[in-house]
Amino acid sequence: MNFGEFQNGKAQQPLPQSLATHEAEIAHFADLCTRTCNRILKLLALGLEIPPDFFTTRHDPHQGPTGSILRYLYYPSISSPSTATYKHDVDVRAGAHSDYGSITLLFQRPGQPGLEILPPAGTDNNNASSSNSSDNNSTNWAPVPVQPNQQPGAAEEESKEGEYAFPPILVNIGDLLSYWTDGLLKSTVHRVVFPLLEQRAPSPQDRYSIVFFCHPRDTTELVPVPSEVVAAYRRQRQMVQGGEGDERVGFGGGAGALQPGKRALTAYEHLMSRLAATYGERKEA
Ligand SMILES: O=C(O)CCC(=O)C(=O)O
Ligand SMILES: [Fe+2]
Repeated sequence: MNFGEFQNGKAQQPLPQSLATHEAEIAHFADLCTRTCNRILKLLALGLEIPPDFFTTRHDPHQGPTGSILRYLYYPSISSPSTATYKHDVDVRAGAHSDYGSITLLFQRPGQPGLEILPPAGTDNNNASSSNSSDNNSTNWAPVPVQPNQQPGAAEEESKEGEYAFPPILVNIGDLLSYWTDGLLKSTVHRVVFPLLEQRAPSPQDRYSIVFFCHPRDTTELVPVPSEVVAAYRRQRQMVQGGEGDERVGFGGGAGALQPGKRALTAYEHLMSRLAATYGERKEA
């Protein structure tokens, strides 16, 4: 279930009855997500040595529509009738992809693992799973623990003092921020699997997750981020590649590869190009 922006605590779409009674709570949660994203975007701006509000002013939903989306997800376990045709080594819950926006917040529940990331090529991945995930190729997928600090085998309720009862929020960089920063910040390729150990346990778990995809305002022009850190990265990349731009960077070559005289892509256009690349003519997604 996807929720677009809430306005004055109201969804701008019809909600099913079961959710309509919680509309105000969900709107409040979406607002907290927006604020959390803003704090992270400020920290990223500090790291890039640009004015701290460079990103947040461009994401402010009070100044115009953004592409931000709140998503509630449910994945049945392998013991559900809806997964009766499940084939290990073939089926995944969500295929490999990177998210489209600037940053993504992912909320997971204790005891419901399944997220895997594809570490950058050349990364030594000691956690790589070929045995406990449904890896159907030789790629080096790395499982992401829901609670990274938990001792292996410890029951979820037995969290040690000082640990939080709920898992931390997982933050992913999205394609748009990767494009905006010329690939210095990298969007993470990830997928969701049926983790073998957990799904073979006596009571395989369904997975529920909540995702908040944070996007800038639609009209934001993706001009190069005015950051010397990004500029130095771009120069270094160009040296390595002999001056050639790399179209794969942020899907389109990166904001800094803009040809003279051409206008910058807007956030809306970047999103539409990613949707078109994924779904072809089916742009309704
Ligand atoms: O459910 C998850 O853990 C991840 C979902 C996801 O990657 C997405 O909806 O883009
Ligand atoms: Fe995702």
